[in-house]
Amino acid sequence: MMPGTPATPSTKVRRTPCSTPGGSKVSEEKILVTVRLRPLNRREQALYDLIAWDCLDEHTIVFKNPNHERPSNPYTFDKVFGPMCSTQKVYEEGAKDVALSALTGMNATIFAYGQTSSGKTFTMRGITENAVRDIFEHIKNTPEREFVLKFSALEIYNETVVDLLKRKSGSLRLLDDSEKGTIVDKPQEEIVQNGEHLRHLIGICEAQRQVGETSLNDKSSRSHQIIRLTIESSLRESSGSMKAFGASLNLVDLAGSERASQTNADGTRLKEGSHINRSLLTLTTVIRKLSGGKRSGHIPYRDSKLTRLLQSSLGGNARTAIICTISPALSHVEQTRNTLSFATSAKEVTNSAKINMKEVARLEAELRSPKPSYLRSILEEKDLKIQQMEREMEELKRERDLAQSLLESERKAKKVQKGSEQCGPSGQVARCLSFPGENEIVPSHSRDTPVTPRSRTRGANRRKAMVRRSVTSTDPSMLVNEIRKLEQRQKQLGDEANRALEVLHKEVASHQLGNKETAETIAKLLSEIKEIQAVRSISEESVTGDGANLKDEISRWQTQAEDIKSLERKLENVQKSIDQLVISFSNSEEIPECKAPSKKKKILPFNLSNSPNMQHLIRSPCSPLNPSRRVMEYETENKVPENNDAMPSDETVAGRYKVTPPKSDENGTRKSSKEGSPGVQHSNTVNVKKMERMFKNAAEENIRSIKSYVTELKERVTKLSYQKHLLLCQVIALEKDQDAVIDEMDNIDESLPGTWELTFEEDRKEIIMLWHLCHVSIIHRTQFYLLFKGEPSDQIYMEVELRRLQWLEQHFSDLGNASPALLGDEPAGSVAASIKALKQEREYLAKRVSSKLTADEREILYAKWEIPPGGKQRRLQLVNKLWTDPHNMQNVQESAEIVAKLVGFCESGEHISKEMFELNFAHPSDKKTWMGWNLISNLLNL
Ligand SMILES: Nc1ncnc2c1ncn2[C@@H]1O[C@H](COP(=O)(O)OP(=O)(O)OP(=O)(O)O)[C@@H](O)[C@H]1O
Repeated sequence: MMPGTPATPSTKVRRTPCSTPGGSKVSEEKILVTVRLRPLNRREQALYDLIAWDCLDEHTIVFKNPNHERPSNPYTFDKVFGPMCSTQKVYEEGAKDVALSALTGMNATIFAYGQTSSGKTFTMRGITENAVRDIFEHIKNTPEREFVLKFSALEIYNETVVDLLKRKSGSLRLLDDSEKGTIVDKPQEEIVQNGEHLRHLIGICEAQRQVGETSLNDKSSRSHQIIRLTIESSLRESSGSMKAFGASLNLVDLAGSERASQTNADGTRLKEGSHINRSLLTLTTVIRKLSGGKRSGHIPYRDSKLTRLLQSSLGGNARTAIICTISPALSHVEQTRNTLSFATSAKEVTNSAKINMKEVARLEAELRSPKPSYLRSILEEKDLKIQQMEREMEELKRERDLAQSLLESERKAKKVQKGSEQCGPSGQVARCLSFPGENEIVPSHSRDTPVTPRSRTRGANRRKAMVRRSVTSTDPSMLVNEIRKLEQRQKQLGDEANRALEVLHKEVASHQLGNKETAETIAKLLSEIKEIQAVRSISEESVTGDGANLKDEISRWQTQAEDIKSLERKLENVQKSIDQLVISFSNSEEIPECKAPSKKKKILPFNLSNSPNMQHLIRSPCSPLNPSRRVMEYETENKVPENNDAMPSDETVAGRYKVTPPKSDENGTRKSSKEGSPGVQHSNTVNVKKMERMFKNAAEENIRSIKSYVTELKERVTKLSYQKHLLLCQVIALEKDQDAVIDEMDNIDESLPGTWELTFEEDRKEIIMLWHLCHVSIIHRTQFYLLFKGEPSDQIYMEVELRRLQWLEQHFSDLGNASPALLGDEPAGSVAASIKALKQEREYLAKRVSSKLTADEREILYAKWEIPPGGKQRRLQLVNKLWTDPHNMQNVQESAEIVAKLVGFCESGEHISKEMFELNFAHPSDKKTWMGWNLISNLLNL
């Protein structure tokens, strides 16, 4: 309702009755709507915000028109709770009756609605605590019934439903149930044992909830929270009447409506804010439409998850109470009006709650009902059809919206794609490469931790340090080293190839295997090996450069790209040659056997194990003589002709085949080598043929191995050059980054003072603000301010002061958050005590104005501080103006100077030493008695 709107008429439909838990059976009733006005908070006080609202009576609130032109129209609700009203009272009069309906089988929902920081969480905490207490009280006092309580809790964050008891289960789906409406797909449900257990579960949910800092609220709820208690109750003994019923109590703490401009939201907060606002807008639309009565057409429950989940509570089968929380501050007047307008609509919404009987009881009741059940079922069927059609229409609408948004995002994606295509492939390569130091540069809080002004500066300093570190840690020389390692590897591979081919050459040449063609091939291979070595030696030369200059390194790599290609070509040739060699070996199998004897002697020393290169080959990781190869070789060695006659008599050969046991003749008689020599002569042709075949097989096998080895080598060279390419991209990207970072650092270094000076200024500002918020003694402030001016040794004192103040502020704010039930009298008193002590201190200082300042000095100060001449208590007026504007550094400086004069310590700190500021990191609460900040003035004996 806007100003000028007439006060809400009292409704014709009965409002929620205030009776025993659950009251009697309710058919139709309006939503119970109350408004809670909180006191001005510290932020608002610090900004000298004005109170803009007046509670005229228990039902009426009115805007205090500051211009007093004409009185504003009052707003009327079921109840209006003023700033001094306790949460207990809000519960008793604005929620209890509805909440306890769940104990008698009626669904109930209590929710808090209002602007961010208006007190929703504060209020709902107290309501929940009170409701839990009353529910268990009722259960205790109703022994004839048996109750089962189930607890579940959900959070709607950025339009995703999350289980607060099982956050890891991800987002939960919403399903349509023909009887129950929208239901959540299997949330975790806990059977509640007792009040303590329930409080424990609520505590878990609070801890799990998405909370963040905005400029209006340090602990702003960024999600809607729904705590659901399902209460089933049945009679322990059948009494013939209604036996069992079940209902749910929903306790809903909505996220606050907010203005991005007011909360200074950006990034995550802005995104959250827009989701919050969108769902609250749907809630407002639903309420507005429902308040228009039954003819207001389609109700857009399905437009947000919040309204889908609350559907039965909004115009459906539930009793509902809404507590609208508002800030009294003039600066929030527009938001408050929106809330009151929502509340005005909400009180026109009619719900039709009924007792939810469980199956047995429902059948019994039906039997007694005068309405024939077939008529009822026809009606129900019709209702269902209507509902189904409605759902289908909404589904279609949703699909249309979805299609539209898909179209939109596709359009956007196309645009982005166009953009990225223009960047070119090399840009993409550079982007997808990850640098070890890259992530460090992003401060971790930038993703989700709220950023306070202090953490922002600290973050900036840290960032600067990290930038420095990243420049040195991801030093290009590291990459150059990597490149060097790759070069080394490449060199090794070349060596291995070389060795393998040399071995082959020796074996083949020494045994004169193959024909002329083979010899040519081998010669060709050797010349290729030389060429490979030539390429390598070029690389070696360049590798030996000192490499300190990255740019030279890069250009070297660019010229070497050709060398690598050439190396690949060479290897290709080697492979071809080996192919030919294999072919020629197969042809040589057809060599006439008669030629063999003349070559026999020379063939025999076919001796891989004796090769000087053997050890290298074996050591090499991709040597043809890898373990499997060795098995093959062993097998070949043991393929000695079965006929013992074929055994060579040569010593070396005998030694070489020593693994082969001496064979027996046909009669099984062992023969010595001597004895066997005639046999050798005898079967010479056959043996030589066999031997020759054996050696050919072995050589062929050997060549095949080398061939596959060379193939592997080729693959590795390809991989290496790819890696080099990637490295090159990294180096180039890093070079660019480094240049940019160095520029940035140059700018930082030129324009900003050193880290400590920067931190000192920030810390000092924060300390001044905290002094103000915590009503700290102004003598203490003066002394601290004048003593600590940013020397390096001040750092520890600043840190201690800051910690103490932060603790104190948190302590005061916790007191503010505690529910009245927990508060008692004491804690609220300690804020009041600080304010009182500060007042006394100002009065004390005012008394010293005449004795410590000359008449002239006083007059100058009165004029400067705008104390009207001839006014009452000018001295007190002056002192009351000191240390009142934490944002204005001039005010701070001048206040400190005046107080210093009044208490008689001068700026140089001659009379006091820094050591009197205890370096104690313990929180003040850890000490037995917390004396407050007046302790300092006590120490000064003032
Ligand atoms: N009635 C009240 N009396 C005293 N302090 C209050 C009252 N209501 C709220 N506060 C204080 O105001 C601050 C903000 O309250 P709260 O977090 O409950 O707001 P909110 O509406 O839930 O905000 P958001 O929507 O951002 O979550 C808290 O520090 C709280 O202690």
